[in-house]
Amino acid sequence: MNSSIALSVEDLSFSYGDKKALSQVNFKIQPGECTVLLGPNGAGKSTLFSLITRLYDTRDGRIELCGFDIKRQTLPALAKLGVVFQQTTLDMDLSVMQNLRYHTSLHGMGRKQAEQRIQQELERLNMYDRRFERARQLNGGHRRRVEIARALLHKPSVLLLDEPTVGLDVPSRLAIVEYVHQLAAEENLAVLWASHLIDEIYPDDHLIVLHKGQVKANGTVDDVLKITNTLTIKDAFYSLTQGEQV
Ligand SMILES: Nc1ncnc2c1ncn2[C@@H]1O[C@H](COP(=O)(O)OP(=O)(O)OP(=O)(O)O)[C@@H](O)[C@H]1O
Repeated sequence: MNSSIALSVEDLSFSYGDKKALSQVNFKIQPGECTVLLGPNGAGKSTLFSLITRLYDTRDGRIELCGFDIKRQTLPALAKLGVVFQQTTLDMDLSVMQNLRYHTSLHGMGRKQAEQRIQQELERLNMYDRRFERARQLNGGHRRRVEIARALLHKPSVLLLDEPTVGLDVPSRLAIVEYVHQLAAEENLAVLWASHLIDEIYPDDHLIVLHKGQVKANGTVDDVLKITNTLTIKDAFYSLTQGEQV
């Protein structure tokens, strides 16, 4: 077990019947690092997230969260994980506070600790004043902020975000991208961010290019530009995928 590795994926493969969705996927992510999983529709990003979150069972390969095998040590492993899914999972009829309390209860937090954590996370996102509003009253960007706050309440070490900015306007999108990068640096959080949007990648990010279920590149943005002998991520992606556009 290597405690400096927040998430380790080893030789992971997955098929839906005859359809191969992931093939021999290997990568590791570190605390304090923002890793962008870049791939077009159908690359296998959601399948990978479903395996990491245990929605699907891992049959081929191995996944560890902070050294805990998600198959054999599921509870301690999942306690290290915060997730923001692609589709919103807030209950629209409940208030922000009620949505968050539900999550703290699931994690077995006492009332006092729960209230403190909710306040801390909502304040950081400038959402504490809106805690009694129903989720339905919030715009898409503010709902996403609540979902990010919720994913962090139990202080996970790894945060997974599955295309969290889809459908948001540009200012909301940029604010969320900035906030998550800041979180990784300030909280020493390991972030895995699935995206097909190149402008969400920062120069210091770690980049994993996933295409048709295979990892085509894995390294810093500079590494990926060097191995493809290109100047932009768009061109690097084009070269790694034999002509596909991201
Ligand atoms: N339930 C399923 N049954 C059969 N094939 C599936 C199923 N879910 C996904 N696939 C296929 O597996 C491959 C990977 O899909 P996946 O949804 O993981 O990709 P993705 O990168 O997340 O794409 P998107 O951004 O569109 O969600 C695709 O070819 C897809 O058609």
